[in-house]
Parts: sequence; C-alpha cells; structure tokens
Amino acid sequence: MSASIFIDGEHGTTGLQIRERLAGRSDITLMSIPMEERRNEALREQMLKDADVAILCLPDDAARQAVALAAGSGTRFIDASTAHRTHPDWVFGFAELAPGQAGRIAGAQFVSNPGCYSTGAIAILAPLVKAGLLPADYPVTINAVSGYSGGGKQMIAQMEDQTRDDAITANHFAYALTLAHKHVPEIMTHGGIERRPIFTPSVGRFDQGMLVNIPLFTDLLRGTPAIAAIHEALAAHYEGQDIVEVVAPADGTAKARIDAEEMRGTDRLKIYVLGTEGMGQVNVIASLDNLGKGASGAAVQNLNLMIGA
Ligand SMILES: NC(=O)C1=CN([C@@H]2O[C@H](COP(=O)(O)OP(=O)(O)OC[C@H]3O[C@@H](n4cnc5c(N)ncnc54)[C@H](OP(=O)(O)O)[C@@H]3O)[C@@H](O)[C@H]2O)C=CC1
Ligand SMILES: CC(=O)N[C@@H](CCC(=O)OP(=O)(O)O)C(=O)O
Repeated sequence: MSASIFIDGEHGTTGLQIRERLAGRSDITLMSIPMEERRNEALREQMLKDADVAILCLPDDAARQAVALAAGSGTRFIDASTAHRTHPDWVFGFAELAPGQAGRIAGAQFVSNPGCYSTGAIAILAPLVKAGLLPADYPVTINAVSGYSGGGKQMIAQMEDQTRDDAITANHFAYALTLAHKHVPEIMTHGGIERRPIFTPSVGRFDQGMLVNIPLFTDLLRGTPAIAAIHEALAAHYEGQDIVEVVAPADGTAKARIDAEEMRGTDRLKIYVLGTEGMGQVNVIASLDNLGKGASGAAVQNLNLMIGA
C-alpha cells in the first residue's frame, strides 16, 4: 500500500530536496500544495490531517502550529526544525545514535530530525561518551563551517544576489557570536555531555557541505587513549551500517586538506580521527552535506524507517 506523504514547506530549501529524493517512488503518494497557496492554513490543515506522514520543513513556530493543526488525526510527523529536538515525546531521528534507535524511529508517531551541525557533533560525541572515553564534563569546543544553504532561502538569496540591500559580501564569516546557537541544547542532550560546549559556527561561499571539528586533549580523556583507540571506539560504534564512515587515522592524515564540499550531494557522513600519536591531541572531524545527512537525506532515511521501505 502506498503511503501518503505531505511535505509542509515543500517549496523551501529542505522541502525541495526531500521532494526530489521522493520523486518517482511507487511506494509513496506525494500530497502537494501549489507554491502560491503554501501559507493557506485551511489547505495545510486538511493535508496535515489526511497524510500518513507529514514532514515539516518550516520555521520552528510554524512547525509547532502544524502539529497542533493535525491534533487528533493520528498523522505521524518528521520535523526538520529545531522545535521538538529535545522534547521528551519525540524520538530523535538519528538512526545511528544507539542500538535500537532505528527501531524506535520506525515505531514512532513523532520524530525530530537533528540539526545539521548537531548531526556532526553528536556523531562524534555520543559514541565517545558511551565508550567511557569522553567524560560528560569535558570542556568541549565545536568549530564548524557550513555551506550557505544552511541558512535557507533567505541566506541563499543574500549570498547569491549581490545587488540586494542585505547582500552578504563576505566569502567566509563567523556568526553565533553570543555563543548561544540554537543547536547547543540538542548537542548536549543527545551527545551526552553535561558541560555547555563552546560552539563557533561559520559559513563559507559554497552552497552545500559542512565540516564540524572537535579537537580534544587526550590527557583529559579517560585513560589517556591513543588516537588509534579513539578511532577504534568510533569505528566499533558505527560497524555494520552504511551511512557513517570512520576513516582510518593514516588515511586521514595522508590528506593535505579536507574539502568542506567533499560530501556535497550525498546523504552520508565521514568521521576523521586526526593528529600525531604521542602529542596528546586529537582532532575529530565530521564531514557531511548540511542538506544531506544534515537535513533532507536524514528526513528520507527516517521516513523509510517509519513506513518500512
Ligand atoms: N537549510 C538547512 O541546511 C537545514 C534546515 N533545517 C530546518 O528546516 C526548516 C526549513 O528550513 P529551510 O528549508 O532551510 O528554510 P526555507 O526558508 O528555505 O524554507 C522554509 C519554507 O517554509 C515556508 N513557510 C514559512 N513559514 C510558513 C508558515 N507559517 N506556513 C507555511 N509555510 C511557511 C516558507 O515559505 P516562504 O517562502 O513564504 O517564506 C518556505 O517555503 C527550518 O526549521 C530549518 O531550521 C534543518 C537542517 C538543515
Ligand atoms: C548556515 C546556517 O545559518 N545554518 C543554520 C542551521 C541550519 C540547521 O541545521 O537547521 P536547523 O535550523 O533546523 O537546526 C543556523 O546556524 O541557524
């Protein structure tokens, strides 16, 4: 039987990419609202109630409103926004997070898709905490660069149309300067850390791609592990699945540089464990497409689990 899917926000950046990924599938019936009617609340309410699964690609407030509009209908939700990522009634849509997580997603009514930076950070932190290497009170720093599509339609226009009054002319800029980025709570909750991390994101003049760097002092980790042991813990965590790849340390350090766009157009994530043995430091880097495993690719992965595809 074909599942009815409604993407609320289907004309936005994340929504469009989900639609592209679902086009042509015979196991899915895509319900659609014309571009000019995208904010027609009555139409959205009807679609939200009629869908088997609604995928929300909306700002946070609109995502909360969409869930309320469908109340009592039994519709299942995947929310790409930040609104429900630490909500206790929502299952966190990161299938590789822990054993059983894919099953929890498959059986859930409410699934929250992780943020793009958080996907990279949690992919590194959660397995290291679980392995007992990273103490929950470690002073974590997270330094990242994203492609500008991470800022949605508005930032895409600001970066691509230099004639706009609000055009962004910088080729690479730092932001979230107050250290209060909205992904920090979900990184703490699902990464398993108790001390608030210092998160310094930035945006580069490329549309899709992302690097999330978490440098660590190995003498502040439990047992002062070698780089090889840190790699081993991550590789063991991700063994047997095909979306996250943990690159062998020697293969990582053999590279002169890591291209932030290397995962562009894919729904996968790579983790590098880098440094020089004996120096007491390691840099763990997650490389992903902010719109792939960081958003639309993860939403489709969650949908497939939910409808048993
Ligand atoms: N871009 C990315 O890399 C990622 C985005 N996300 C999250 O996904 C969500 C969507 O982001 P993104 O696709 O980038 O955003 P966009 O701004 O590109 O798209 C949002 C879409 O939602 C529509 N919309 C806004 N408000 C309403 C409303 N009240 N009712 C109906 N439709 C509405 C917009 O219409 P209009 O054109 O009229 O504004 C637009 O079509 C956000 O919560 C974002 O934080 C998550 C991970 C990564
Ligand atoms: C470049 C850029 O602006 N990125 C967005 C995050 C994109 C993302 O992960 O989306 P969520 O808003 O759903 O968490 C930001 O920093 O707010």
